This record gives sequence, structure tokens and C-alpha cells, in this order.
Amino acid sequence: MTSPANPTDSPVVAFIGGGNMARSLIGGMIARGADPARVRVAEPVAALREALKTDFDVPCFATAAEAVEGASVWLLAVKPQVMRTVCGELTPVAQTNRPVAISVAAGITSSQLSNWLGGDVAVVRAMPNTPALLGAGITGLFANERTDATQREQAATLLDAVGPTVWISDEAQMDAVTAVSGSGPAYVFLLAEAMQDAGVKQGLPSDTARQLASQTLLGAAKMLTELDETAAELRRKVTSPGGTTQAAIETFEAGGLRELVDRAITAATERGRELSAANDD
Ligand SMILES: NC(=O)C1=CN([C@@H]2O[C@H](COP(=O)(O)OP(=O)(O)OC[C@H]3O[C@@H](n4cnc5c(N)ncnc54)[C@H](OP(=O)(O)O)[C@@H]3O)[C@@H](O)[C@H]2O)C=CC1
Ligand SMILES: O=C(O)[C@@H]1CCC=N1
Repeated sequence: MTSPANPTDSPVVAFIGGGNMARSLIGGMIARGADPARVRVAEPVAALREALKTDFDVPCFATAAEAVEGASVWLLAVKPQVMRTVCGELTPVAQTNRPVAISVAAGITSSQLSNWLGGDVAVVRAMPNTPALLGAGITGLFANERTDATQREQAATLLDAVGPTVWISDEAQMDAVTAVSGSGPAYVFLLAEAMQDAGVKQGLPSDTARQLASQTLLGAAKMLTELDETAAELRRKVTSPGGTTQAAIETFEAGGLRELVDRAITAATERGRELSAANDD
């Protein structure tokens, strides 16, 4: 059993932004025993505040300044394009209270975040993914030099509540982490959509196609994570010579699936770099 993300002796966490990713993290934390009173959320959209309050009983505020009151851990979960403005609003309190600022924003670098918060701020970049909502996320973490051991531990404990964490020592690699696992669930959902649609085209009822595709992805993911075999070995065990799987795999290979995935992940990695560059002075 994973320990709660914020037992009573742990810091109060302020989420800045209460959208999709924050919701997944908060839901995962609460499901694993975190104290809702120690999770504060700033979210300008009233309907999202209401939903978070109703679903998780966390205190919600319209402004970041209210949410960070008493919080020594900030989790910045706004879009990269508005991060600079949001940090600017928090600069005075960041310089006074010296929190650790954990950012989940794609692309935005730790030095940009530290500078926007007034300089010399402890920053952890975290790249989780939405399966965090079910405790099945994975998070890449990078800490800047200003982050001390306690703050690193606080960041890891918070994200550990929603799935495993992996520390990255070279910040440049965070764009690749984002491209593989941050965005990755969307690739799997796209595959699920395509498998369902193709199944329906072959005559299956829609509900049946959905159940078959979803449970197949779940079962395959469990084999990948729980068995000591590579993806290639597992694939070979499904593929009988001259059988149905071979017919499908040959079609994927002939269609350039590997090259297409490589191009997609390269594009996502490059987009992370662009998001950072677009916010440089
Ligand atoms: N979605 C995902 O799977 C993942 C997302 N991320 C990262 O998480 C971050 C958030 O993404 P996501 O949750 O999808 O985006 P969302 O748009 O769903 O959530 C961001 C929320 O922040 C709100 N917001 C805007 N300005 C402020 C402010 N000044 N103070 C408080 N809240 C504010 C937005 O309101 P409004 O809509 O009114 O602007 C919005 O509701 C991004 O930086 C993204 O890169 C990282 C990993 C995975
Ligand atoms: O699409 C995005 O930019 C964000 C980052 C990773 C997942 N969603």
C-alpha cells in the first residue's frame, strides 16, 4: 500500500490550476488517503472549483494568492502558455515563503520557472500522466540545484501516491519523457479508438468491440509490466507462423508503424523545446 501523499505531519500542497492534470493528481492522492484539508486548489473556472470540491472535498479558491496561503509545496498545473503570468502573480510570496515549486508544464524549464518566481527558487519539474487518477500514472522528475533533500523527498512523495516516479538527471531529457509517457496515454487511446472502429467494421456490436479492445490493452499492459519478458518476446508468443496475428503485424510493418511512432515522438519532443523557446526573453 502506497503511503498517503500528505500525512498530517507533511506540508500543505497548493495546486495552481485545477484542470485535467491537477484533477488526476488530486483524485489519485485522495484515493490513497491524503487529507483533503491539506490540498488547496486555485482555479478560475467556477464549475471546475465546484466539481473538485464536490468530488474530493478540497478547499478551492479563485486566485493563486489565496491557495498558496500556508502551503510550502506548490504544484503548478497551468498551461505552459500562461505559466509566466501565473508565476509573476506569485513572485512576492515565493520570495518571502521560499516554497518548492513543482511544475507539471510541458517544456517550461526550471531556470525559466525560478526566474519568473523572482530567482533562486527551489523548482522540481514533474511530468506525470492522467492514469494518475487511478493510481496508475508514471512521473519523470527533475530537481534544480536550489532544491534540498527534503524538498526532493516532498516532491517524490506527492507524485509517488499516483504511481512510480523516475528521477532524470539531465533536464533536457524531460521533453522526451513528456513525449513518451506524458502524452503517451493519448496514443494508447487513439489505438483503442482505431481497434474499436475496425472491429465494428468487421461486424462486431460497438459495446462488444469497446470491451474487447479495452480489456486487451489492459491485459497486454499487465503482461508488459508484470512479466520479465520484453515487448518483442511477448509479441512473438502471440504470433503463430502463418496465422492471424502475422497477417496483422505484417500489415503494420508494411505501413511503417515504427517509423510513424518515431516521427510522432520526435514531433512531441520538439514541441516541448518550442514551448520553452517561445517563453524565452
Ligand atoms: N493533460 C495531461 O495529460 C498532462 C498535462 N500536463 C501539463 O499540465 C498542465 C495543465 O494541463 P491540463 O490540466 O491538461 O490543462 P487544463 O487547461 O485542463 O488545466 C489548466 C487549468 O488552469 C487554469 N488556470 C489558468 N490560469 C490560472 C491561474 N492564474 N490560476 C489558477 N488556475 C489557472 C485554467 O483555467 P482556464 O481554462 O480558464 O484558462 C485551467 O482550468 C500543462 O502545463 C500541461 O503541459 C502534464 C502531463 C500530462
Ligand atoms: O499535450 C500536452 O502538451 C500535455 C503535456 C503532456 C500531456 N499533455
